[in-house]
Amino acid sequence: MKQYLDLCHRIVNEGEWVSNERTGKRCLTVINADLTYDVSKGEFPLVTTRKSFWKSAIAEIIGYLRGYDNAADFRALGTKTWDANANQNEVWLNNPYRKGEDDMGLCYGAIGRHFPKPDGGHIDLLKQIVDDLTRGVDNRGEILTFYHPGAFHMACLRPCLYSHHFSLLGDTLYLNSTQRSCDVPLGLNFNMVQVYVLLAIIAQITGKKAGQAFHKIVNAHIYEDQLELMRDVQLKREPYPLPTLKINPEIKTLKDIETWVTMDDFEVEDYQFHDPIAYPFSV
Ligand SMILES: Nc1nc(=O)c2c([nH]1)NC[C@@H]1CN(c3ccc(C(=O)N[C@@H](CCC(=O)O)C(=O)O)cc3)CN21
Ligand SMILES: O=c1ccn([C@H]2C[C@H](O)[C@@H](COP(=O)(O)O)O2)c(=O)[nH]1
Repeated sequence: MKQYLDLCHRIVNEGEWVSNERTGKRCLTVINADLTYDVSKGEFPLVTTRKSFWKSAIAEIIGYLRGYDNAADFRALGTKTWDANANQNEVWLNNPYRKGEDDMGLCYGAIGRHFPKPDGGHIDLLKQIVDDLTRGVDNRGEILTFYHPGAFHMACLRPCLYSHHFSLLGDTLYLNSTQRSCDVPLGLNFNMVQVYVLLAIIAQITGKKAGQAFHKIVNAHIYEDQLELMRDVQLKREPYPLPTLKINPEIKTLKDIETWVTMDDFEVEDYQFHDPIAYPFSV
């Protein structure tokens, strides 16, 4: 929580105003932030200075792992977070590749589970990584990437948290995740949870111990219409101790994640939080 609050303070105190063409808004921006979550110690990085909708965050990452490309599938799993990007952005609504209501196009898991090969066919990056880690192999390139510049014109948004690199030291699994662009009041609230859960759940299904997750953020920003709420409300509050996350130990394989896992397989214990804050969302 301290890392999150430090980043928020840094943006408020040292950020520079940058105008953004896609949203038409200005953002107070800093470049580069490195956050670490010690999954081995159960340091679940859930924001306590406002109510955080952690089930929504976990539903997003499970949807990415399943290769979802449709906001309706995300809703069925428990999150409405893709509704606006799939259905409200004028540029995407007029894109000839959009397959209709709720389509998100070729992004996130739709790329990572089905990465197009220049010589034809596709690669399931996640399955390869899970298979390698399960047999104790780290080939120094166990990278789940959602980033495919050749597909950007076929998607509603470019992936933000776009790369997850897994590493083994003995039987301990580590994760380095990289994020190119970060809406700190709204997105990061979710992205911290996602990086933690990704390491915890991949360690669980590959039979490894979870170590640390390292989360690199490049462009970290607060939109102009969020600044007052962050500076004068959220940053005035005292954080509570961190809660803990419990994942159903019956989740044992990638197939389990793909087939029967729901948000009921995740529980957060001892979560104390301040009142919710409804931050404006930019589509
Ligand atoms: N501008 C922007 N910021 C983002 O963080 C973001 C995008 N766009 N587009 C793609 C995804 C969608 N994400 C989202 C979308 C909505 C919320 C949101 O409205 N959160 C509320 C309520 C969540 C709920 O009730 O489930 C919150 O208070 O956290 C959060 C992340 C993260 N990403
Ligand atoms: O997981 C996510 C997804 C998106 N965001 C934020 C970061 C930006 O504010 C927007 C994306 O806009 P771009 O113009 O494509 O950078 O969404 C996030 O923080 N986390």
